[in-house]
Amino acid sequence: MDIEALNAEHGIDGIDGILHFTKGRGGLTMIEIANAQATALISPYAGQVLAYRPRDAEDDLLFVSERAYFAEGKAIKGGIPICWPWFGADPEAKGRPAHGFVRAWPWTVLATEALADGSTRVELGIADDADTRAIWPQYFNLLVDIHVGATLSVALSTLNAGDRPFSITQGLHAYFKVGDASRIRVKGLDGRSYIDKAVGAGDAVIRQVGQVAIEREVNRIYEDVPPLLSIVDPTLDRRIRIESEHSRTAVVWNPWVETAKAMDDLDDQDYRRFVCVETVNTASEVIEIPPGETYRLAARYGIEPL
Ligand SMILES: O=P(O)(O)OC[C@H]1O[C@H](O)[C@H](O)[C@@H](O)[C@@H]1O
Repeated sequence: MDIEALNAEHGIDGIDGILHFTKGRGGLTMIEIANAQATALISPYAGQVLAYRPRDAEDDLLFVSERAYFAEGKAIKGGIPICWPWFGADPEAKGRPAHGFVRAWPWTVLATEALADGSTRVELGIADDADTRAIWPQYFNLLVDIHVGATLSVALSTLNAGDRPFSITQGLHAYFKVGDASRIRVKGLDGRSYIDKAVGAGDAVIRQVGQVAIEREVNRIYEDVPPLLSIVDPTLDRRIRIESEHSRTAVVWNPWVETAKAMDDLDDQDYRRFVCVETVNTASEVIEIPPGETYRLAARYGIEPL
């Protein structure tokens, strides 16, 4: 659908808020939202939230790399990419992309809505077809429900539309903007075990003591995590709250100097500008979905002053 048709069918222009489709970077279609509570930018290519800022916040919640690719077939580095139907490397080692394929895939706009409380909802989806089944041979209906209000919510629902069970791993790979990664702390993980995926760490299993600090490459899968994590950022003078549903694993990732340099879609200094705290189902948390059933992974993000 072209921009005009999308605006005619799904645009919102009312006292309760504005939602417009525009052509953004790389010619990709974008959804711009402005309501009384917040502004947001969403890419229906990738099903990805790229920006979110509550009206009373000075800075955006999310980081997007200045060097991110905005091109079909490429993942956009930043915002909240959706990793599905596998998180991390191809589980069958068939050379398929890391973190699945839907973060570089066109999603269909299914619905938009201005809600009575002044917030705005967008629903995007992908249903299996011959192209998806060539990559992953399952029948499914994948929906992402994005809610832009005083907080931002993202809920990813997977319906098994086939007649056999299938298994997935998945994640909401949020890149949070921070003032200086070396000064932040991630709270809520004290006492939890993590698998250390950093270069040279050999997947060692380690127990977290206290808050997580970023002083070198951090690439960890935490197990048995509680439903509330937070990022304390003394530079931007704020706390980011991450409330999750149906997720007991979380990834904390910061590439630090060398890994950032090796990534073409990151600036050398970007490791200071973000931290990923990802709401996931991975490692021990492989999700089996019986035929006809739906699994919902969700996160709610908020910003509070310190
Ligand atoms: O560069 P990407 O494919 O977007 O992945 C970025 C990063 O995501 C995750 O958090 C992984 O734990 C990292 O190992 C990976 O490098």
